[in-house]
Amino acid sequence: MSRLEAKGLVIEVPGRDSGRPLDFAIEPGQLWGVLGPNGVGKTTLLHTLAGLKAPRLGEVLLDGTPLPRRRRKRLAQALGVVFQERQDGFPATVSETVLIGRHPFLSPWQQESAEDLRLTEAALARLELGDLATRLVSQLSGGERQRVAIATILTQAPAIWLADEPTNHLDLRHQVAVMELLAEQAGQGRAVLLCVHDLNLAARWCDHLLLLYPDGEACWGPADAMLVPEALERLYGQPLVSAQVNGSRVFVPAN
Ligand SMILES: Nc1ncnc2c1ncn2[C@@H]1O[C@H](COP(=O)(O)OP(=O)(O)OP(=O)(O)O)[C@@H](O)[C@H]1O
Repeated sequence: MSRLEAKGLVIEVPGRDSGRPLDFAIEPGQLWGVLGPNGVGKTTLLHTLAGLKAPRLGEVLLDGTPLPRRRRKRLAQALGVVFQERQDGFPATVSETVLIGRHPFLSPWQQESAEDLRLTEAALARLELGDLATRLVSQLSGGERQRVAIATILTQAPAIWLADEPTNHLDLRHQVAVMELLAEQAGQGRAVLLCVHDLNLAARWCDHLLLLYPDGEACWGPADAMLVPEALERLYGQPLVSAQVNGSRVFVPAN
């Protein structure tokens, strides 16, 4: 299993002069949530951690080695990214798309193996996509497409998951199912980071939180220490009421 580390990391957000350098590591078995208002840089951070965007300062290390010094194939195998925005460049069915998760493990022109197909079948079943397997992705609903994206990463089975608002478009039952899936991945020793707007999902499932403020300030640490109502109110500029429900902290807008 692998660890992903941000070292003196300042992300490149247009128009922002500076920011607190980020120094944290997502260890195997941990589930991190990134919280912050719209436009604060959550997606930018996720893309920077994935090596898709250069940082302004500092570096990202995979198992102690800076991402630019890692082979692209190794990164493609180790890092699984659930993107917030997706484009259907080519017409492809649900099962063809989910099978793409195995491509980092294939040589050019190599045929997918029976094991690759088995992993795809299992991911389709896990995300309740079996009945949609032969449908074109371009013809699916928003929530169905979101589940296809997650199934693709499940098929990839990376050591590190980077998921940008993975519960977007999902109904309540599927939100819970996806958070359970991510917690299960962490429970199996993978490192998981997700950007999330729903404080209550974060409070229930994340063991670590990273709070990004619009002025470039940031704080991070174990979830219990981060779920301070005053800090969250300042984060969102929104008064909150918090309560304890079934052992979990719940937050609702105060007005
Ligand atoms: N290609 C781009 N060119 C210029 N500015 C950009 C570009 N991409 C993002 N930005 C800006 O960078 C800032 C951070 O964007 P980012 O998408 O990382 O925010 P976010 O926290 O993920 O927001 P949201 O919660 O709305 O998804 C925003 O102000 C955004 O407008």
